[in-house]
Amino acid sequence: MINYNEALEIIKSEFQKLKLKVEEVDIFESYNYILAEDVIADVDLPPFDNSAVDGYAIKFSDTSQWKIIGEISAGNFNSFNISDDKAVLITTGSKIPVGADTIISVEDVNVQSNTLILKANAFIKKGMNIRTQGNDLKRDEIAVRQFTKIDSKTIAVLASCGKEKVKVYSKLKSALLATGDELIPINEKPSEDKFRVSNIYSLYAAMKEMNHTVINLGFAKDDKEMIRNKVEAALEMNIDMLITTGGVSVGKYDFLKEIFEEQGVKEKFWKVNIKPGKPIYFGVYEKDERRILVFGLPGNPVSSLVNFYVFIKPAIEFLFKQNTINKLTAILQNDLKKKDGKRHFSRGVLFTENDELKVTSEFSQSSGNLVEMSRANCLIEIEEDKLNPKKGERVKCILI
Ligand SMILES: Nc1nc2c(c(=O)[nH]1)N[C@H]1C(S)=C(S)[C@@H](COP(=O)(O)OP(=O)(O)OC[C@H]3O[C@@H](n4cnc5c(N)ncnc54)[C@H](O)[C@@H]3O)O[C@H]1N2
Ligand code: MOO
Repeated sequence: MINYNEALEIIKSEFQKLKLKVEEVDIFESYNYILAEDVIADVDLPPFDNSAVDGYAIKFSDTSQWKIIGEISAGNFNSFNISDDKAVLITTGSKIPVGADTIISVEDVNVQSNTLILKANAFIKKGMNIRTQGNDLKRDEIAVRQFTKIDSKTIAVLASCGKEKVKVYSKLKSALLATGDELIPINEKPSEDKFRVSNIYSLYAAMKEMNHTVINLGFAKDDKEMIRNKVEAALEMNIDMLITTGGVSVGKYDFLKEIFEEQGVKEKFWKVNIKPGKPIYFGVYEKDERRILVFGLPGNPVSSLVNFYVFIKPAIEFLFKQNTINKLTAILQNDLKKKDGKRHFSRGVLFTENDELKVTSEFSQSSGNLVEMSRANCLIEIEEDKLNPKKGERVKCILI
């Protein structure tokens, strides 16, 4: 059985072979996409020297009194030639008139009829309160780099560069299939041996969290023929990933691995030395120009979602060159049991106390306990050779 790091490397190297598609979207729709081009500034930012405050534009000198000769408000420029004893009222964002080199803030002056008088305790300095042209970025420089995830900060820069249409990488598309005789739709009440099909929802949401598209193939009974038909149809689709959940362990009705093989999926690995999520299967299906990454995730609700967080999510981030900081260390608040040589991803709750990051994990670590998983905000990653971490030790936490 391979270790976590080897498995992740295999997955990443297969993700890297996916052909990324590019599309153009309206800037309003670009939020959360990954930029597929360097966006170049078509103007200086800011485009002209302008005032940083509401105040008076003057030419710096020894004087402390000026005659107010007019006003300029933002977007309504009036041409003035400012000399030593003249001042112009100016509002924040207004273009600076010729001759002016300093803006005095309204709080620092008194106005008596048309005369501006510097307050006794006011301090002024040549050049103050002016935002110079191109000070943020010069025209023809890169404003937003390719592979930037577009968020509220970057979208403002795109807008300032006049990018109404933005080239972005198309969303990855995955199909999702659950298997199991025990599964029922969520609008039914479970009878004595049934479970509501919750994994479809968790994995669907997990892909959406990554801004990707999911085709929900629903769920199939543990009937080999039925599952085969679903998998066959999925492999005909124009998708990047097929994600199944359930039926991938060693049980009598765990057919997925066999079906993948029969359908021509090339196995890259099956089972990883981790807990939870050990039975994960990963393979690649190639036909014509199509390349589908096939994940057979275990059925246990916690295991399938943990697999997503520790394999699929980091691989997608790697593919789109995202430098996501989602690992931190925290002080463990309780002893943890770990007697084996697997890498564990235990559910934990991170919190701060006295400015220190702490993590507690005082709840069941059963792979079936979804509610406990839902209350966790991190996975405590305990490496293969580490045994029984103790209260007070620093542990690595992955934010989820
Ligand atoms: N003899 C062994 N038995 C098991 C092993 C093993 O190594 N030897 N591995 C265990 C581990 S670890 C896991 S994880 C599970 C995974 O098994 P499967 O992937 O075959 O999953 P199922 O048996 O189909 O289901 C397991 C469990 O999860 C529930 N489930 C399944 N699908 C869903 C769904 N869509 N929504 C909600 N719940 C789901 C299912 O009812 C079962 O309770 O195998 C261990 N066994
Ligand atoms: O991984 Mo299983 O995922 O230990 O329950």
